[in-house]
Amino acid sequence: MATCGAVDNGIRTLIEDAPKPLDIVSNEIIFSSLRNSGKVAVMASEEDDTPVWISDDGPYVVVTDPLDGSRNIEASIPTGTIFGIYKRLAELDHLPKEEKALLNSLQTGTRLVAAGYVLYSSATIFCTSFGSGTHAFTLDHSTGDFILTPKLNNSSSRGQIYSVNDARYFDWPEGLRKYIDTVRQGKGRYPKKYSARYICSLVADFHRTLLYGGVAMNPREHLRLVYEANPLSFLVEQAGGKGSDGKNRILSIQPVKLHQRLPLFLGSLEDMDELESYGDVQQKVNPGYEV
Ligand SMILES: O=P(O)(O)OC[C@H]1O[C@](O)(COP(=O)(O)O)[C@@H](O)[C@@H]1O
Repeated sequence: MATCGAVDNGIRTLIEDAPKPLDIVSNEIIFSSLRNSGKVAVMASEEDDTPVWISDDGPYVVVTDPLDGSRNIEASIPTGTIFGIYKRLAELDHLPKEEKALLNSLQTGTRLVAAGYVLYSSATIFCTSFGSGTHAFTLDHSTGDFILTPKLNNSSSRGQIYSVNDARYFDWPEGLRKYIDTVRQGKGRYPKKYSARYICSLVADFHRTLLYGGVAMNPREHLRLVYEANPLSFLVEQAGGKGSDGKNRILSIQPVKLHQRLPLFLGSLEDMDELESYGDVQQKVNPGYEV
């Protein structure tokens, strides 16, 4: 928005107000809906340094990445919102707010009661699980309803797609290079050549993996355990697939800090088993890439 700025030598200048970044706006919208719901004790977000205590009576804890893939917005590439829901740990109620907010947010993924994401793309898709299967719903803009999308996935078997930022190939460990070289030549357990897809927007890459199978990965310590890896691992497991850091089941990892990062591999069961059989797939070199 343009506003009138200072008057300098009689000439009024126009100053462009910097618009608020969309991830901050998303964070504020989510926070205010959760606060108004009366159901939430704590919200922990990628956008906040520490979790926010909302209400002593709220039965639930919400962890969220309000707008993932925000670096893609100007190019109109899909983005998404990720969330996970835990029960408030009543045994921590006596602790000071800051402390109980943090400890409630650092629950292991095995304690999730629900998780989901919303994908903002050619369609708006809401995908969720309450612990018995993963289901997707598509927004019908004419009514505002989310309609159950009949066929979601076949994550329990195998796909023919790998999804990774392979500009990092020379920073990968031997095992990961071997795995990718093998499947792209069709020399793996599945005797067909794999194809590559990488949007660089986690929700979009994950959604395609749920639909078509295969593996979506970020082998360096970049994505966050609490509000990215855990909710998506819960969803992929509920769809019959697997989420791992290359060695361990994501949902079993005890978070030690809110913004903890780790390598992330998500996909169909058979693809994930094959990938993990290469052992050495976590990228240890992480120089901090510019783009
Ligand atoms: O740069 P890389 O390693 O390809 O990482 C891309 C990933 O980072 C993300 O952009 C999230 O990172 P930010 O939280 O820094 O935006 C994901 O959407 C995407 O999958």
